Amino acid sequence: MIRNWYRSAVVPRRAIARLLPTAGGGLVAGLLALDVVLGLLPVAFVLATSVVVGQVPAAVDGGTGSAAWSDLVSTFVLAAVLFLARQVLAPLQTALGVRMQRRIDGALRDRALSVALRSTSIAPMEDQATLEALTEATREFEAEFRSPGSSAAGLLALVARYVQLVGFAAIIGAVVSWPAAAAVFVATMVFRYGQRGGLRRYSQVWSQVIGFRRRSVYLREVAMGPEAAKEMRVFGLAGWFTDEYSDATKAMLDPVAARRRRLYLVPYLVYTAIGLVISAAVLVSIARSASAGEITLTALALGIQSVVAAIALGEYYPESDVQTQYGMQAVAALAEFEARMADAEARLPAAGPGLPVPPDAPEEAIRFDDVHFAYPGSSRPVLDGLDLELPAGLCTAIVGVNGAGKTTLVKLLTRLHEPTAGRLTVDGTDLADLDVAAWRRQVSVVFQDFVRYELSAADNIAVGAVHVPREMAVLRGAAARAGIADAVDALPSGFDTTLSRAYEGGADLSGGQWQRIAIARSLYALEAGARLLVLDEPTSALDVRAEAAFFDRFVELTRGVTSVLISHRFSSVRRADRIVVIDAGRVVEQGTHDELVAADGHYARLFRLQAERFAAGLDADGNEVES
Ligand SMILES: Nc1ncnc2c1ncn2[C@@H]1O[C@H](COP(=O)(O)OP(=O)(O)OP(=O)(O)O)[C@@H](O)[C@H]1O
Repeated sequence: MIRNWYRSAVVPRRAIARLLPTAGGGLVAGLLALDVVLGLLPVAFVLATSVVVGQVPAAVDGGTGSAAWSDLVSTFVLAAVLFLARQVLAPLQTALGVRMQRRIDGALRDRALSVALRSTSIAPMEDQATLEALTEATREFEAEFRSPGSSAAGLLALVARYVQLVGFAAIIGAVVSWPAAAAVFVATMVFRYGQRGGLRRYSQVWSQVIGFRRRSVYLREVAMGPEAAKEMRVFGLAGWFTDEYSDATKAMLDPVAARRRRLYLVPYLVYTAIGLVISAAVLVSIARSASAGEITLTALALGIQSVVAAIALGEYYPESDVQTQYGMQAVAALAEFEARMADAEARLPAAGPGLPVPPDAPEEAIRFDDVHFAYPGSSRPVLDGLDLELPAGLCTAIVGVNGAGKTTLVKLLTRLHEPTAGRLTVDGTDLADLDVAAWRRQVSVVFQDFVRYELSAADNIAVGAVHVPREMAVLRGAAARAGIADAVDALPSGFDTTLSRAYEGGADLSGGQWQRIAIARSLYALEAGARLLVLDEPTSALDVRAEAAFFDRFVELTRGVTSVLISHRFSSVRRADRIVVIDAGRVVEQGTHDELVAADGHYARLFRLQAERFAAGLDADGNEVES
């Protein structure tokens, strides 16, 4: 139990304390000093008011104008000043706390971003547990009230509370007895344990229902978001989603509500009873001493006020408790995210500075030598002894059924994943030895799920090569060759139009137009010096005529460039210099279109099937085509 408490209460607080230097030494020292003063002021106020009470009989006896009267007035003024000072300094504590929170959260946000982007591989970002830890950490960054920065400020604010407690205990020790002081201190801490410990246990319940919470949030966002808006209406999903959402939300909240009573109410009653018994016993002993005439009026006032004020410190601290609890969880989630990322990186081959990439590579060929690959966390081989040559300057088409491993091959070629066994070479040099960033500049890719950035049309094309200064003429040329320049010019602000309706003056494009933007992006990268072009289903959203027109110019667009074309459309694949058929992670056939048709194998069968569909007036996807 003690170990559990140490792990859930002490270790996370140490992690928060380690964040403090991020806020800057001056700010931490200033806030710490302020917290000490704020802790001492209420103690001094109790001292001053108790002295006032003790001075009243003499002042009443002496009457106005007497020395005793003016002493009373002076002490009263002092008490008022102490009270006012506290009122003035408390907002300053809040303001400095907010500043501390901003600095720490800003630094942690930057840290999370740099860790997320540091890995050259995408393996960690495909790992569910890693993504969960990141979501958990960043959610609290957004909810500023419970962020790591606010937990650090909250932790420091505890100094004020505990200085007060020690101050009141010291007064009780001095005027009543040290055992009484110790008893009140313990009673307060017991109260506090009931309050704060309940919050800790309650927050742990939330982490146990995280699965339902994720589902509830997902269902709400899908139902209300723009992406599923069409299907929600056309499929009539509103009722179904509403029921699923309320079921998931109930499954999340019911156990929380049930545990809440047990975690808060029962301990609260028990600890309150213990605290009340101890404080009542101390108050009774003070009253006895007073009635026996053993202590002065001032000491009586001091004793009673200090006991009551100390016990009140067992309550919930709004400036600290929720912040520290949830901020600690965010800090722990961030630490877990970093550890998982470091772990994933450690599993990658040692990344040195890497060999430079010759500007014209590949000049001879890129080869896959007996490459095996399974996704992290899975033992199923996706590539299973793949031997493949991509000759320089030629277009190699890759075909295969869904799930054959074509996109996976592109991920290895761009080093988003590393082979589990075997190797890739570029003109004989192991790809793993080349500098990753330099190699990626050499490659231009249109992914099947390319990104539609909510940026201007010009930005959407220029992201293909941000390492070169932007030249609008070159960018326009790439757009024109991809057949999208006229459509972009027709937008409200031409190339400066933001490609999203979520922005004022923004516009959206059709699926085919977006695909042309992605093609323009890759052609722009070629202009910037890339020598390998990879197109993964680049024309799936183009109509048949547009696709034919694109491939008619493809050879001219990619002259001298090594290209890889993945497509299910045999009409486009047949123009490639070489065609490779992949099945179950291996090359099963390769050659030119004519050679493969003559061989009458897998390719020939699929080609004939599609050709028959075309003859019947259907395209590769079974849609009707114009003849
Ligand atoms: N991130 C991933 N984690 C685990 N398995 C994956 C991941 N991505 C793909 N796979 C699996 O790897 C296999 C090959 O997928 P890949 O995307 O390479 O196929 P593909 O040939 O490109 O298919 P398609 O023609 O449908 O695009 C599939 O069985 C898929 O389920």
